[in-house]
Amino acid sequence: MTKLIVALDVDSLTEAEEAVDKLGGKVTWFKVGKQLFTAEGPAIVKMLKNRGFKVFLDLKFHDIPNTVAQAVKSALSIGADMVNFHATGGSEMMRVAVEKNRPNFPDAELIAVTVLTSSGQSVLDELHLSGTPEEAVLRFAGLAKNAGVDGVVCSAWEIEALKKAYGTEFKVVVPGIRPKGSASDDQKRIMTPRQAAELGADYIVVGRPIMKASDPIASVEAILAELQL
Ligand SMILES: O=c1ccn([C@@H]2O[C@H](COP(=O)(O)O)[C@@H](O)[C@H]2O)c(=O)[nH]1
Repeated sequence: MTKLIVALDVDSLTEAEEAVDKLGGKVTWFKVGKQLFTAEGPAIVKMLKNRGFKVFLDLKFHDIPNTVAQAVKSALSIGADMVNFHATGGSEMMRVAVEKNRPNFPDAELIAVTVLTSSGQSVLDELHLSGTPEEAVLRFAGLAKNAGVDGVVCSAWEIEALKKAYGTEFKVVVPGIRPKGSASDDQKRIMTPRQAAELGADYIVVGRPIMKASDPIASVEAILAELQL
C-alpha cells in the first residue's frame, strides 16, 4: 500500500502546527525540508514526534563522507524516521553514512536522492550526465543499493524499472505527484497519485497540491482515495 507523506513546506513552526492540526487526523507521515528546518531547526521534528507522527527529514545531504555520516546521525538522534542524501555524493559517502548509523538506528530508512523530479533531460545535458533521466536514476540507484541504502527518491516514471532492477524491497519515495488538473509548478517528471500507486510507489510526497489548496483536508482525502487500489 502506497503511503502519503505531506511536505510541510511552510515558513514557521506556527504554520506547521496549524497544518498538522488540520491534517494530522488523516496522515501518518510529514516531511520537513530545507525551508522549514532552516527556519526552525530540530524543534519542528520534536513537535511532530511528540504528536506521534513519522518524520521524513528531507535535507538531501551532499558532503564529504564523514560530514554526511555525522549529519545523518544528528538527524536520526533528533527523531527523524527517514533521512536522505544525494547519490551523486558517491558510493563511499553513502556507504559510510549507512555503516556508521545502521547499528544505532536499525529501523531508520536511509534514502538516496537520484535525479530531482524538477530535472528533465536538459538539466542532465547541461551537467554532462550521460543518458536519459531513467538511465541516470537506475545508475545512481545501483550505487545506492550496493552501498546498503534502503531506497531512493525518484519520479514515478522510474518506479517500474527500479523495482524490476533492484527488487520490490528496495524502497521508492516519489515526489513530483500531481492530482489531475493541478499545476505542475516547477516539477518536470510528474504523475498522478493513482498512477504512482499502480506502479508500486512505497511513498508519495505531496506538497503544494495539499498545502496551497483552498481545502487541504479535501485534497488529502482525494489523494488517499486515489491510493486505494
Ligand atoms: O526529487 C525531488 C526531491 C524532493 N522533492 C521535495 O518534495 C516536495 C514536493 O513538493 P511539491 O509542492 O508537491 O512539488 C518538495 O518539498 C521538494 O523539496 C522533490 O520535489 N523532488
